[in-house]
This record gives sequence, C-alpha cells and structure tokens, in this order.
Amino acid sequence: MQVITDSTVRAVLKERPAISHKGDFGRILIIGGSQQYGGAAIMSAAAAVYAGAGLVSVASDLSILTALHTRLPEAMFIDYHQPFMQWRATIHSADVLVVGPGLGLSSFAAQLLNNLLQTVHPKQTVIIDGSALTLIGREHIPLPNANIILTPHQMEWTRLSNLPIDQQTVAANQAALTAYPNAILVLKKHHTAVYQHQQVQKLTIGGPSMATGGSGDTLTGIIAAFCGQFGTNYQTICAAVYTHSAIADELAKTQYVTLPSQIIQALPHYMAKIAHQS
Ligand SMILES: NC(=O)C1=CN([C@@H]2O[C@H](COP(=O)(O)OP(=O)(O)OC[C@H]3O[C@@H](n4cnc5c(N)ncnc54)[C@H](OP(=O)(O)O)[C@@H]3O)[C@@H](O)[C@H]2O)[C@@H](O)CC1
Ligand SMILES: Nc1ncnc2c1ncn2[C@@H]1O[C@H](COP(=O)(O)OP(=O)(O)O)[C@@H](O)[C@H]1O
Ligand SMILES: [Mg+2]
Repeated sequence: MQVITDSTVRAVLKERPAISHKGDFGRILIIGGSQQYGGAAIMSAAAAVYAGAGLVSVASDLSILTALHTRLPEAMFIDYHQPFMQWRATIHSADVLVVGPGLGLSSFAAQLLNNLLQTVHPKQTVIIDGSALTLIGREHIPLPNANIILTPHQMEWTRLSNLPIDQQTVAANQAALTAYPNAILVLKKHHTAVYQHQQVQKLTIGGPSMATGGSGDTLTGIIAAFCGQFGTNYQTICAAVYTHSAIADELAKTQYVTLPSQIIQALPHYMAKIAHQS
C-alpha cells in the first residue's frame, strides 16, 4: 500500500498569492457541539482557523458561545436551535461543512442532520464525523450528492460498514465503501488509511500520544481548512491527515501526550515551514 509522505503536503500546500482575501481561503461551517460535548466543536473550529481557513462559523448549542468566543474570537456563531429555515442560507453559502463532532445522538441531532443533508448542494464538501456517523449508521440516513468525506474511527466504521474491527481489511473496507460511492473514507486508527474507490494510502507516522479525546475533532478542522484553501480532492485530504500526525510526532519528541490544543497551536508554524521550503 502506498505511504503518505511529506511530499504530498509539499505538493498541496502553496504560498498564498499576494492578491487575495479571506473569501479565497474557504468558508467553513461546523455543525456540532452540544451541552455535553461543546469542546468538540470548539476544537474543530480552532483547527480550521489555525490551518488557514478564511472564514469559520460554528452552528451549535448556545451554551458553548462564551467558551467559543473566549477561545476563538475569529469564529462566528449560529444557534442551531433556531428554526432551520432561518439559517439555511448560511449552509448554502459554505464551501465546506463539518457535521458531527460533539453533536450527540438526540432526536434533535438526528433531525438536524437529516435537514442538513437534504440541503447541501453538489459543489459543497461535507465532512461527516463523530455523532453524525453513528446517526447515519443507526438511522440509515442516505448521503447526499456532494463531495463527502467520512472520518470514522474503527468503531464508527463498524456502525457504517457492519464490519467488526478485526475484519476491517483493505479489501473488505473497499467493498464496504461501494455503499458510499461518492465518499472518501479516512479510516482513523494507528496508521490511518485514506480510501477512494480502489485507491488507498496510509500513514506510517502518528502514534499513541494522539490517543486523547478531541484528536479526531481536531482533524476534521484541518481537513476542512485544507479543502477550503487547496480544493477538495484525495491528495488534499491525505495532506491534511499527514499534517495532523506530523505535528503530533514532533511534539511527542518531548511530550508523553500531545493535546489537540497544542497540535492546533502548532499548525501555522508547520504550514509555513512546508510552504517556504516548497
Ligand atoms: N471534548 C469533547 O467535547 C469531546 C467530544 N467527543 C465527541 O463525543 C462523541 C462520541 O464519540 P466517541 O468516539 O467518544 O464515542 P463512540 O462513538 O461511542 O466511540 C467510542 C467507542 O468505540 C470504541 N472504539 C473502538 N475502536 C476505536 C478507535 N480506534 N478509536 C476510538 N474508539 C474506538 C471504544 O472502545 P473502548 O474505548 O470502550 O475500548 C468505545 O466503545 C462524538 O460526537 C465526538 O465528536 C469526543 O471526541 C471526545 C472529546
Ligand atoms: N495509537 C495511535 N496511533 C496513531 N494515531 C492515533 C492513535 N490513537 C489515536 N490516534 C489518532 O487520533 C485521532 C482520534 O480520533 P477520534 O477517535 O475520532 O477522536 P475524538 O473523537 O476523541 O476526537 C485519529 O486521527 C487517530 O488516528
Ligand atoms: Mg471522533
């Protein structure tokens, strides 16, 4: 299986053109968080901002607003409990949507996910993670015609594919992915692999310092920002996945655990280093 290396990141990550503005670097909308899991939406949004997204909004429960703005004043906020029709236009204007981190499994969350997936249009990128994956598996919610990126950990992939973890071989995963033909699959684990049709590439970096709550939520924001800036395609997603683990490995030289917030903080420096060398 082909290995994802830093050459993928070098090929994707470009110096910013001088003549540019925030609208050129992606409008990201993160739909997630809840009273129980507010941090997930905040980490996703922070990762998107620090990975260079031009404009980042969070649609969430009002209870996270103060924490979000204290941690991340760059982000905008929408109360996702307001009638769906009132913020439908915001959904339409996003280039990249992230749905699921910390959303929870309530009937409200299921209805919101249904409404959202019925609203997205084919040019949009939709990153589906966390609770949204569990809801899709549980309620058999069909995926829309859009650029879909699924980011399950192994148990979330079981819920979508019905494959027990010990049967998640490359061939079995490829066969299961045919049920989601327009999706790119980022199957997260030690040595995460990225699947699209018959193509599969894997990481050989990253390690157990990343095994802490919020690591995957953070990855969704990095993927969103990369897609928003460099276009949604297989290489861009591999570059985002590599960047997440490369930063963690660098931090792990001196840290037993690499916190999502620290990975987020290091993103602009890592990206500058790669962009200046390319
Ligand atoms: N700070 C916050 O706001 C945070 C909010 N979060 C949000 O919480 C929501 C629920 O997400 P979740 O991943 O925590 O729970 P769930 O979907 O039940 O999966 C866990 C089950 O799967 C199993 N498992 C097997 N293999 C695995 C693997 N490779 N990687 C991981 N798990 C694996 C695992 O096995 P066990 O640990 O029991 O051995 C367990 O039985 C979601 O919306 C998420 O975004 C979190 O991000 C945390 C920080
Ligand atoms: N032992 C490990 N080796 C390499 N990467 C790991 C390891 N444990 C966790 N990770 C990475 O951390 C992230 C965990 O994602 P996820 O389980 O969705 O976390 P959360 O939902 O808590 O944010 C994934 O990117 C995964 O590849
Ligand atoms: Mg997760």
